[in-house]
Amino acid sequence: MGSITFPKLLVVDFTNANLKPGSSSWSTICNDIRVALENHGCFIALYDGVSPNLQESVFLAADELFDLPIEMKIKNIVEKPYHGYVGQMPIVPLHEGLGIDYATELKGAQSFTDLMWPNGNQSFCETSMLFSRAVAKLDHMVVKMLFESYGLEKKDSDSHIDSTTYLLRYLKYRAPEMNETTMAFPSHTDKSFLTILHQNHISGLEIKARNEEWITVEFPPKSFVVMAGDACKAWSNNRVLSPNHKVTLDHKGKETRYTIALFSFLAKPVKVPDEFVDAEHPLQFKPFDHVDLLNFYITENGRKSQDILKDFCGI
Ligand SMILES: O=C(O)CCC(=O)C(=O)O
Ligand SMILES: [Fe+2]
Repeated sequence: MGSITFPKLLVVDFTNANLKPGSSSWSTICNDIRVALENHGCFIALYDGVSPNLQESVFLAADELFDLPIEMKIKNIVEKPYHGYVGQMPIVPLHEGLGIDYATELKGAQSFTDLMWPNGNQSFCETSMLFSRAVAKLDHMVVKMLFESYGLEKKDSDSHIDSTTYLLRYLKYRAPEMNETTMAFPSHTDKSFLTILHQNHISGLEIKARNEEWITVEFPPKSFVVMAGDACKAWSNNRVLSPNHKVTLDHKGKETRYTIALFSFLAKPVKVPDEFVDAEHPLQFKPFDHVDLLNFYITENGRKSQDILKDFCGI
């Protein structure tokens, strides 16, 4: 039927040429995606919108980027929290990351490239932008399906997509030494609306399901993990789960893990649609500006919070 349930996480096949709005496989997948996002907050997508060449290029681009001297990488300073350079942190010694804001737009990809390579690196700029655009198309499809599955109108998903901006993050995890922690990225929820992850051949992602069980995400080669962030949970009036997740590496592993992650953010207020509110489902969250959720997250109360949406915008 176009989608199969692997041991734990749903795998959705977006490569099916018959997957068109209105078809029976489309309606089945709309429903499957909603159930997966409500139960686990994520699913695995088989998607051929990123060509094998582009997949290869984006990991070569990652090599090139992380090989830059640290003095260059720390220039990736972005006003929005968690958008810029992260690394050299004693509590997460294996991890390093850089971010390109507005990555689907030429000016976003170009200004990041110019900052890292003052003498130019057109292939990096092009690869990052083309990869972001290709993955953003998958994001658009998931948004359309999720809205449709909840009975919302096409104009609502169109307006959501029109107001979405994308952050592309290149994430690196070096293999741990024998005496080092294997915790490569601590448990957290994403602050995005949706996150789409693409990894090289080294796994390590674990997701906490609603029943508190940690699920190791083994995704088929060349696939993508689609995950809901806190903004999606808020928008859905608490129907969708924004799962806790973390990255753990193996002492036996010797190779570097790369993840290329596309995070979506809303440029208009995040607001629960009226359709999600009734006597049985009272409104749980006030409307908010997406960037304010990020800004709250870096305050002392935000960091301490066990339930960030309740503390930030709960009713
Ligand atoms: O590397 C991964 O698989 C996950 C990265 C992640 O969770 C994040 O950057 O928010
Ligand atoms: Fe994350």
